Amino acid sequence: MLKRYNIILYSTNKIVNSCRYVSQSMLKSTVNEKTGIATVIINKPPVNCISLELLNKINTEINKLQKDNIRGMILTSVRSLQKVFCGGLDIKEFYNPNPDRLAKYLTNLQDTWLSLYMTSFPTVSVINGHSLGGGCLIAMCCDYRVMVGPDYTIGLNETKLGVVPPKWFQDTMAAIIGHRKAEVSVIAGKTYTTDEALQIGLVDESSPDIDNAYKKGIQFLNSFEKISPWAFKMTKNISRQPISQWLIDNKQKDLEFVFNYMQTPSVQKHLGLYLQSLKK
Ligand SMILES: CCCCC/C=C\C/C=C\C/C=C/C(=O)SCCNC(=O)CCNC(=O)[C@H](O)C(C)(C)COP(=O)(O)OP(=O)(O)OC[C@H]1O[C@@H](n2cnc3c(N)ncnc32)[C@H](O)[C@@H]1OP(=O)(O)O
Repeated sequence: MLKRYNIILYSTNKIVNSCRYVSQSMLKSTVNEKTGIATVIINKPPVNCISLELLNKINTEINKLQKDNIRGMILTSVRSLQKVFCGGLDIKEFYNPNPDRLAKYLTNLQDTWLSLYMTSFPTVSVINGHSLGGGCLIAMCCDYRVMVGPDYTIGLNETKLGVVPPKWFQDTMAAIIGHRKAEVSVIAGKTYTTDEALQIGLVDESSPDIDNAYKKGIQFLNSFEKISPWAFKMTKNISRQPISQWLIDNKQKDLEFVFNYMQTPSVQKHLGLYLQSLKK
């Protein structure tokens, strides 16, 4: 029994052979050959908002890392942006959309969420700036969150734009902070400062600077050194499967709901006003 356990540990804990560096301009990914830890950096100025192209790159990279047998992943934003982790989904993808592109975008978002939420390796988001809407969602997909503070904000603010965060957005948050707090949060489109997010458990740790936040992220990943990757993967799968299975079973219905309401005149009007307010 013990021997079999060791074999599983060895075969799935194999460290990647070489340091891989992928720079796809919008997304930089490095794998440290000694530790087997990947650092994935979003790099899409000015605010790292998620376009269809960025979405594709994130999903492709997660799937590659999945095959690479890495030991863990840190997801963060390029430091030069200074105050933004991720400004959320690119609102321009929803405003006066091309229907074919909109359908592609929504489908890719579903797929990317499934990939990131269900990774078989541990993940940490080092939230080095504001993290709103879809930005909050990708941070919440990770197993652990360290947020730099005190001046940044995080939250699912979709209702403020006049749109509806799908069930799996809401479930992802409820799984972290509990149903009641998540409900109050999403219906009001609430955003939280770093301290508030720490207080309600939306993030696990805070840090006054990025280097320290990154160190905390690595410490979390190192805490799995003695955990069998197989046991990790199966346990996480059991924990997250009910939420992910809902989306797998309802992908088409979910897509049609958003695709249709997004193009209604009243939603388009709200989105236009919100975009305008950002430009001011
Ligand atoms: C079937 C599948 C269903 C999948 C679900 C799909 C749909 C469900 C419905 C909705 C989901 C929506 C999720 C979202 O993420 S919506 C977006 C939420 N994000 C925000 O509200 C953040 C908005 N941005 C800001 O608050 C600020 O920009 C900032 C991030 C705090 C940074 O502030 P800063 O002062 O540094 O920058 P600026 O405000 O000057 O912005 C610079 C520049 O960027 C433009 N911009 C900012 N955010 C976005 C964005 N999310 N999308 C597009 N463009 C954005 C801003 O307009 C400025 O543009 P300019 O042309 O003036 O330079």
